[in-house]
Amino acid sequence: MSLLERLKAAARDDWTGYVDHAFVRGLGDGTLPASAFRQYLVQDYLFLIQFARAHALAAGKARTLADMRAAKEGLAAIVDVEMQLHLRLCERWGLTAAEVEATPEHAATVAYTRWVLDIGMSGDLLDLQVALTPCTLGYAEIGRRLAPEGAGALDAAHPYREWIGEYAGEAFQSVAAGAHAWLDDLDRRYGSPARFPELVAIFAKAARLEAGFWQMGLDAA
Ligand SMILES: Cc1ncc(C[n+]2csc(CCO)c2C)c(N)n1
Repeated sequence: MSLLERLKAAARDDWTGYVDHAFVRGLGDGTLPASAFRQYLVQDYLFLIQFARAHALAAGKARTLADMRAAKEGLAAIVDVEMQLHLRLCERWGLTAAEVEATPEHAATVAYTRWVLDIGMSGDLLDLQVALTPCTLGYAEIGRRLAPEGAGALDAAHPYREWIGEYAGEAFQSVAAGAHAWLDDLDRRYGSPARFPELVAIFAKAARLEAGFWQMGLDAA
């Protein structure tokens, strides 16, 4: 079993509470209130700025050039791809980048991002990648779950079609497959049965913080 499968099995309830959150179901069937999505979108942009720092920290934690390259791919996926999607969506929702950047971070955003940065500061590269896994591989799972037939099969009028399409699309799924393989590689080199309970605790906490992030969106509805 891959490390991801073992972590998911050990943190089943926290994982389900994240990937099957009411916010996700509302995104999928289009019933999510616009106010909830807008709150999410603004905070997610602020979130991505901090997660870019976490990926840069991963490059600094790397002890091999191959690990540094893998961390760089994650950083590029955020600053070159994901943040562009957000800016396009923000524009559509009548928000400029300057307005979004000037918005104060919500407590849920601070809690999640600074905790990940702290895991990265105090732990090694495996700890940090496990803390980042619910983010990358959770969104890949959600993308596949919301668009099992591919984003092209979604109704053109679906309000969250572009968001779902981004995470269900081939480009992101391939980034996620790379992250999955890298996680297993890190586990082979740095993992051990003795470390597993602590990795589960990190993974479960990240999944709960992801659920808290969805809830922050819903609470604004
Ligand atoms: C709260 C929240 N969690 C996860 C993601 C998805 N995401 C953020 S960085 C990254 C790695 C680069 O691909 C991914 C997949 C998000 N946008 N917002």
